[in-house]
Amino acid sequence: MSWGYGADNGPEKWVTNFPIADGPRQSPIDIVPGEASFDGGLKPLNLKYDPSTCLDILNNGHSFQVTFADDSDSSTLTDGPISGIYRLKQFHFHWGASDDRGSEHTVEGTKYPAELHLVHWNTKYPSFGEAAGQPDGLAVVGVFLKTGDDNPSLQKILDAFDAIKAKGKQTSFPGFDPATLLPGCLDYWTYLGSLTTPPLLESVTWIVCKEPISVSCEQMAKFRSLLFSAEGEAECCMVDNYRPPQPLKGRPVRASFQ
Ligand SMILES: CN(C)c1nnc([C@H](N)S(N)(=O)=O)s1
Ligand SMILES: [Zn+2]
Repeated sequence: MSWGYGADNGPEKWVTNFPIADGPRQSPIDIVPGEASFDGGLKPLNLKYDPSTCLDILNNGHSFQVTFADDSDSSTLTDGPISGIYRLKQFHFHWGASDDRGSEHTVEGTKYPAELHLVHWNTKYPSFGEAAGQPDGLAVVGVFLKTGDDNPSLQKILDAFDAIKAKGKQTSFPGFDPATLLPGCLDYWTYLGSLTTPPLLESVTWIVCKEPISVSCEQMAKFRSLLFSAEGEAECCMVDNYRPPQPLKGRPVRASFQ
C-alpha cells in the first residue's frame, strides 16, 4: 500500500518506508511567534509570476496541484531569505474535514482550515528533481487560509474541480495568476525544513506568511468534494491531507517583521 493520510498509511506510518521522517529538519512545525527572532537582514519577498506559464490542474491522489512551465525564469521567487533565483513549479493545498483543522504549519497551536504551498526550485541546479535532493534546493511559500469572505481568486480554481474529482484526473488550466492568492502583507517566518509528504526530503527553505487569505465556508466545502480515490474505486473524500507539526530539534525560526 502506498503512503496516504489514512489510519494504515498515514503520517505516523511514513517512517517505515521513509526513515528521514524522524530526521533533524522535518516539516511542518508549530510556529511560536514569541520564540522567533526578528532578522533585519531578511529581505522582502520578491515574487514575480507570469500567468502565461500556468499549464494545468491535476488531482494527484493526495492533493490537487496547479503546474507551471518552469523552462525559463518567467515565474520566480527571489530575495526573502534565499539567494539566487527559484522557479515556480506548482502550487497545491492541504485542508481538513472540518474548519477546525487542515493547515500543516500551526501558530502557537492554532490550526487554520487550509494551507497553500507555492513550490519553487533553485535554478543553480538543472531541474526540480536535482534540486529536491539538495539542502538549498527548494523554497516553499506557505499561506494560511482563514474562513471569512468568499475568495474570488480561489473560486477560479474551485470551478475546475468537476473535471478533476478523482485521482489521476487532469485538465488544462491556462492563464491563472498565483499572485492573486497572496495576502496583502508579505511579512513571513522562515526556517529550514522538508517536504511534508514522502519522500520528505530535507531540501526546503520554508517561508510562511503571517497574514492569512480568506476562504468562505462554502468554498471550504468544495475542497472536500475531491476524492483520494480513482474512478471505479470506492469513493474516499479528499480531506485531512495534512501532516501534523514535527519536532523543531533546535532549529531557529526567523521573522522578517517586528
Ligand atoms: C514534487 N513536488 C513538487 C512536491 N513533493 N512534495 C510536495 C509536498 N506536497 S510539500 N507539502 O510541498 O512539501 S510538493
Ligand atoms: Zn504542501
